[in-house]
Amino acid sequence: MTEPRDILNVLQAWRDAGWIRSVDLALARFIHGQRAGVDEALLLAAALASHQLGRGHVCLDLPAALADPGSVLSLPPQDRAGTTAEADIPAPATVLGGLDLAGWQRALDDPAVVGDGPGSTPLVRVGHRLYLRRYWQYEQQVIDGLTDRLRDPATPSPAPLRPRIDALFAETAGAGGTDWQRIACALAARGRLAVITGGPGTGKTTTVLKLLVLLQATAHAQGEPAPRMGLAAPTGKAAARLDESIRGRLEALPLAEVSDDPGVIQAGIPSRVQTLHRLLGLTAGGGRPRYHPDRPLPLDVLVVDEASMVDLRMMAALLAALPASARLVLLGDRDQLASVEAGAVLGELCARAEAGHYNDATCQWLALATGEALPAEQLDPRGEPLDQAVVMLRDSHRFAGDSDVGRLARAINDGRADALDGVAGGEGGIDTRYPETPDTAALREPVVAGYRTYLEQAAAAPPTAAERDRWAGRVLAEHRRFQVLAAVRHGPWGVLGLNEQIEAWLMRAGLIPAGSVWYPGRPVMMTRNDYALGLMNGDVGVTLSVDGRPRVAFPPAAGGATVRWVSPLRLGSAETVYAMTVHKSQGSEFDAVALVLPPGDSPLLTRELLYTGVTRARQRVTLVLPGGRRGFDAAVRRRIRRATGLSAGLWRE
Ligand SMILES: Nc1ncnc2c1ncn2[C@@H]1O[C@H](COP(=O)(O)OP(=O)(O)OP(=O)(O)O)[C@@H](O)[C@H]1O
Repeated sequence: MTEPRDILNVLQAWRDAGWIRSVDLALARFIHGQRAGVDEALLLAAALASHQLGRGHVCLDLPAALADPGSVLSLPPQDRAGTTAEADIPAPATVLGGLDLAGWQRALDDPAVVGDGPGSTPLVRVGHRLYLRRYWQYEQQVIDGLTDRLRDPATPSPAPLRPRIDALFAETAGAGGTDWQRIACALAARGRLAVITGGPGTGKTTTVLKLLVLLQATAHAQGEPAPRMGLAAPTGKAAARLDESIRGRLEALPLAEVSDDPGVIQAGIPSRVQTLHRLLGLTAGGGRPRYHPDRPLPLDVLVVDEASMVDLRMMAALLAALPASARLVLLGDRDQLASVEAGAVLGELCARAEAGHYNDATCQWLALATGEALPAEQLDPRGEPLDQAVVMLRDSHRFAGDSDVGRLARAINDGRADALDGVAGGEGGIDTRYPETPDTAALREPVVAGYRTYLEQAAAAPPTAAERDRWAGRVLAEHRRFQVLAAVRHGPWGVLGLNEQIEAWLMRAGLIPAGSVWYPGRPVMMTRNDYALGLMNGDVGVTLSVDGRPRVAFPPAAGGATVRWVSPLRLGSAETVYAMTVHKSQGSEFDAVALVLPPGDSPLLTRELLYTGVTRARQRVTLVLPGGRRGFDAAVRRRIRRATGLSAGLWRE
């Protein structure tokens, strides 16, 4: 590499091959245009740093790029790598092979382009990490916002909490073992930041409802104003699910035992869950949100569910909009796939959750507030401030201990290569199939059986218009019982190929008509936010025939009760969704799923992807592993590592 022009040609070739994006090349060109004589290793680093954002990383990790050059580009799947067209493109290993870490860092030593902190350079380097300035700023905002919340002078007295915690958790008292829900509830009442992680059905919603009651009741008893509370989730689907999950649950709590005025307590707890977009007033065009540091959210407590889907930029906007005095409670499953956009905030906050690391002060406070003694292995006199705010719920109340879905999810999480052994017999909740081609009975049978009932219901229109909403509600509920999930989008085993294949099977089975696009039963998913229609990317509806015309029925919005009917003519961006990617399925659950992997191994197959796919099912999983278990076994061992500096900013160690 000698001339900047050469590297621009290489980047152009990579762009043409789809290995980097146009925007990545444009950044390198922009810097080249602004700065005469700029080092070409800097241009390469700039394009790669930009490219990492599209792949979920917040920055470019320079040593990681040198150690595995192919890992920083979007190379095609291995089976396409050797084609003639691509043989002419300079290989990443060749281009980066001429660099060593010290030399690359020297090339980045250009103060007009690369800063090391606040300033106006397009890039920022912190140690081995190279950022686009905007993302360095988001990361700093998140680190500062969280650190500030952990610096908490006024730990509340545990005494007023204790009797209320006892009343709220009376049902589970003496159940044996540590009651982590009780501990989570108390710790979240202690500081301005709490992070509660747990797998499906471990009681995150239960715990947080009790927390909200505890906070309202304690404030009321002490003659303080009722705390203003908000509930939010990153997507419309996740918000609607939490909405549904909390409905009716508050009434079941012993409100009269925690307050002499249960009506006031109940009135103080929000009954609606909002999307984060709506809560913050984010605009489609990316302008300044409605709420920001100069106009903070009117809230004292904010609970964010499905926080694993919150990306770095959203978290920065959220922390900026939340008043410093407000309590933030993040709920989620740290083992799920991280956000599609850059960042893995929840995962990093929960990196040490398993081992607790609770210090003496926390232990003593918890003993007074809950009567619980923490297990010895969870104690650490050197525990850090963030550790004291994180709790992991460990017992699933959804899956019985011996449920196959629960066992398989745990085995995947533990990275056990033998995860499928002993659960894949088909007797319990897990059925494994190894088809050679997609068009086989092994795949067709469970899929047609899974979709049959809702399609039959969709085809049978109701006798009267008055019945229409209830009928649509039934079809939508039935439709949500089963879903085909795919690991990838392209190819015969990806979402696009499977959707075609499944439509053909359903036609042959007489469940859907041939020759019509908007036929009754066609399930569609929004592929973009449509603010005018109030439909968000990922929302799923089912086409039904209303007075002879197709209408798509979407489930009620969060907080709403009625089915939303939309004419297909108004749906600009929606696609058929017999098969859905695992990524898109986050925040949803089904009784049963068929999880389809592509044949062989692929870097896209990761532990997080398998765990997320399997845990979408409440009862049954059909694993479709074309050609055998190799890809599955390799995926169990492959973890997603996202380059970020959040941990470095949050943990001392
Ligand atoms: N300590 C407990 N003892 C018995 N049942 C419980 C307990 N905690 C929660 N449950 C029940 O387990 C189920 C799942 O609880 P909950 O919805 O609170 O979990 P979650 O972690 O929020 O689940 P999700 O994965 O849906 O987000 C609910 O039916 C709830 O009533």
